[in-house]
Amino acid sequence: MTYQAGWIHYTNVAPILDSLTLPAGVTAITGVPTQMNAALLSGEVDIANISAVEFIRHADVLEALPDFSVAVLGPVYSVNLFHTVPLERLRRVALTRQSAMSVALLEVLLAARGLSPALERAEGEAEDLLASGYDGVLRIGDSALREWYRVAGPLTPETTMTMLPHEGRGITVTDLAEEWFRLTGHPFVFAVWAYRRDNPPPPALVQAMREARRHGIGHLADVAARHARKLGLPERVVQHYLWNFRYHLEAPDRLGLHEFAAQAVPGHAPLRFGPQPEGERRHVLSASAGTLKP
Ligand SMILES: C=C(O[C@@H]1C=C(C(=O)O)C=C[C@H]1O)C(=O)O
Repeated sequence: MTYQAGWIHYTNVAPILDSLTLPAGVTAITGVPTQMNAALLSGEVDIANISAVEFIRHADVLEALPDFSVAVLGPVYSVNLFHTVPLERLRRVALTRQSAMSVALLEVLLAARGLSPALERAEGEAEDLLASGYDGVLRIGDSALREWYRVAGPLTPETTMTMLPHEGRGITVTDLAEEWFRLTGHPFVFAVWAYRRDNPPPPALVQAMREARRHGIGHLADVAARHARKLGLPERVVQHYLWNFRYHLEAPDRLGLHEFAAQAVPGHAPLRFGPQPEGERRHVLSASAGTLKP
């Protein structure tokens, strides 16, 4: 019997997945978040980096690796609401079919402001949808990062990513993770690596993932350069984008995850994590030292 992994392969997981060598007996497929969420719950795959909200909703059957996350403290750059009117005046928002997490987060953020625009599923480029009757468009992943840069860029030698504006081309970009940070002061966890509790991953797979992550974070400038070419974005943009992620589900990330769980899925079952590995944390903070280009 092979153990089947299902990877959401956006650029933000490249520091973990790009150099991952699957051990014998493990195979992997890839897909967008909503596909992988469903594949894990149906049993088509055995482990996946799923939307954290699906992990929370199905906490009665799922468990997550204790030290893997796709999280940020502050802006994420790739989970964006593009809008042409102030948030308070939003009437119709187009959601992406790819994402469960960003939709749940948007609902929490709108509720916190007492807002309730119509939310509809619609695919396409943000700018095209904004020109066709929507006043807000929610996008995630690589296309959202590219569309963000089209609105907020270009980056010049004098500016850094955090200095770029939140508007351009008549469009405002609200970064949902940044809004979450303003609201709670916590990191936001987008994804965790989850499996059904009665079917944990083979230790060799988890070990290989930890080694791949150590290698990826240790060679972040190379990972960024490769993906910058693929995305058609400047290297500095992709390097900052990747450097900004928190991949180790540390204590602050768990606080953020629990806060989000309480707000988005009241009454959820307790969240469960596998045992924390011995010795792993020593490598976390030093991993990217000296590897970034200024
Ligand atoms: C930050 C992101 O995280 C992803 C967003 C997800 C979602 O919206 O459901 C799921 C997995 C994450 O890796 C992104 O892709 O932009």
